[in-house]
Amino acid sequence: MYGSENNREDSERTAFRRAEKNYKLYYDTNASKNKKKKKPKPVDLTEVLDFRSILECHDRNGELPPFVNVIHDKFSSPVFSLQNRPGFYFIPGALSIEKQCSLIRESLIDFPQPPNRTNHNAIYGPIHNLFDEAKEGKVLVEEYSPDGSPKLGPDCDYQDGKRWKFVTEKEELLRKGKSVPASALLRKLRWSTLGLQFNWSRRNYDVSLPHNKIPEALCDLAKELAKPAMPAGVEFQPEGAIVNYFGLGDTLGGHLDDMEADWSKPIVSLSLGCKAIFLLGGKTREDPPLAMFLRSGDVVLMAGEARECFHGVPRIFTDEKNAEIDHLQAQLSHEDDLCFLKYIQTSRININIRQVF
Ligand SMILES: O=C(O)CCC(=O)C(=O)O
Ligand SMILES: [Fe+2]
Repeated sequence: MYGSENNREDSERTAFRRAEKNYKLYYDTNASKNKKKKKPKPVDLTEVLDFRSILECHDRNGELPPFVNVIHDKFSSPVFSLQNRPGFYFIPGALSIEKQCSLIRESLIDFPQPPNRTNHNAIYGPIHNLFDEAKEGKVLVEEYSPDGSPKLGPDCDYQDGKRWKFVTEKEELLRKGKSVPASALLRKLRWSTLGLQFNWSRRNYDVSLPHNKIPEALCDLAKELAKPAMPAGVEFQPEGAIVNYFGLGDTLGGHLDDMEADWSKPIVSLSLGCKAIFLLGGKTREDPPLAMFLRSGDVVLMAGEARECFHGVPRIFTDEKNAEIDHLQAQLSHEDDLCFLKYIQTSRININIRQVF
């Protein structure tokens, strides 16, 4: 989606592409012919930078790796930076467990609601209440407008005489035509956009699209978290955000986020759910990237020169040992939260917040 696969032959030769392939999920095809038992190929994680261990080391006054600096000013918890990547900041465990849970709930219930757009818009138009409809086992079906009229007015969602709507499984059995279970759509939810809406095909912000402001609590959180990367006295102005949803095997190819006007302003990036590997490269794909773990609650800031660095997510871990979401399991164990727990046990959510102008 970021054009990472555009020039396949070329990209296979770059250091960034090689690192992506190194960490990507592959299955051991030899191990078993039985698909249900397919096993992920083992991957060597010894080179992956672990800011949680660095934080623990810092807390006991240990010696940090020589290329890692810690900055304390302007912020309550330790903020780490990297010597050779000015403008990159890592704040391990910056989000409380309660905050992580409320952001997970919002990312599933509120953030994908129209007028916010999602990857499903292009095919199905705006979809309301996807998470609840999936919970209730509903099915999205295509229906034709009664009189075949192409569009019945601004409040009506018929397009070319058709629209999609949710029905129960029983109702679906009585119908002909295309249908898709809400649960399948939830699993295939890959992104939603908040605030100013990003147009993926034109790769710009389409200010003419209807949009709501970024929710106030998320705005305040981003302003606070952005402080280590902002000049004194200047406040970060969140105007747009992309929410990425990752399931097992999903990746985000190496890319630059270059559609915002002022690169001195940070992108504030929040990680929720299963642990991932993040690759931070250099200004070209030839520069070998640094791999690091991103856990639920970690926050990354990319400002200034770091905004010119290729980055991506080649891997998420959904197995119990590597996902590292025990704290979420405990916090989301109430009956009302089990649906969120079930989703996040095999998923990762990333919210990245931007000042556009
Ligand atoms: O998922 C992440 O941690 C990174 C997301 C990202 O780079 C983006 O959406 O531009
Ligand atoms: Fe990005």
